[in-house]
Amino acid sequence: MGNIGYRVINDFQRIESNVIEGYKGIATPVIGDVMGKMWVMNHLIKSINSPGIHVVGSALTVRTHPSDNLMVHKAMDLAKPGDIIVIDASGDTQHAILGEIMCHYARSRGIAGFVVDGAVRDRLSISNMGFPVFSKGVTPRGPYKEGPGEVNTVISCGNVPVSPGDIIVGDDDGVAVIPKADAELVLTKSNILLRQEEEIVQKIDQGQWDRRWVDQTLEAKGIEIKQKV
Ligand SMILES: O=C([O-])CC(=O)C(=O)O
Ligand SMILES: [Mg+2]
Repeated sequence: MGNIGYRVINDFQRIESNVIEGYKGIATPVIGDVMGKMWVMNHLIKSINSPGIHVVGSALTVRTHPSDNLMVHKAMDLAKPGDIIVIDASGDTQHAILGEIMCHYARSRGIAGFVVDGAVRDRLSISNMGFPVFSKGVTPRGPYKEGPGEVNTVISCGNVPVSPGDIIVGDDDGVAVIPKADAELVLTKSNILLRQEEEIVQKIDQGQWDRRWVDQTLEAKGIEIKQKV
């Protein structure tokens, strides 16, 4: 391993593909709710694509200097199909860390998407490609390619720690991070919550949603309700 600030780790342990497949179709709010509403990125990191995007993959992490994408290029060459490259650019949006050319190359390598705590550019072309990109902002100002930066070390992205191999799920609502040690349990809990939410919607449609819990909660808090103003 090189010097701190320039470390590159070539590979990491990925979660079994059946677990990753299991998250396909599960929306980020459900996943976030079963993790105590804690492991979702800041709302500023959002899809630059047209509505309807949903992507799941293993995090390949990059920490860049906020103006530089050399290590993102290195990461693209190390990635395996299905990886999502998650980039900590310190939340700075003065320089785009990637654009359409990099998305074309990433797609050619089977990379599933990018998440950037920073800015990107070429928004329309990327959106037209349908390649999943989540970022804090968009700017025409380009990046340098000199370093420093690190690949596959623990990073912070959207105020959430991300380790190489964690599962990333991104959709129209934002990005959730599932720590790899919890991936199977969170999937099981997500499927249970998903079914419960579907049942609630069915009950609403049938006019049968039991609303007693609202008044029970207010009563338990000792809140008095007046009959009229
Ligand atoms: O110039 C860059 O490094 C980023 C960019 O716009 C592209 O990938 O198209
Ligand atoms: Mg470009």
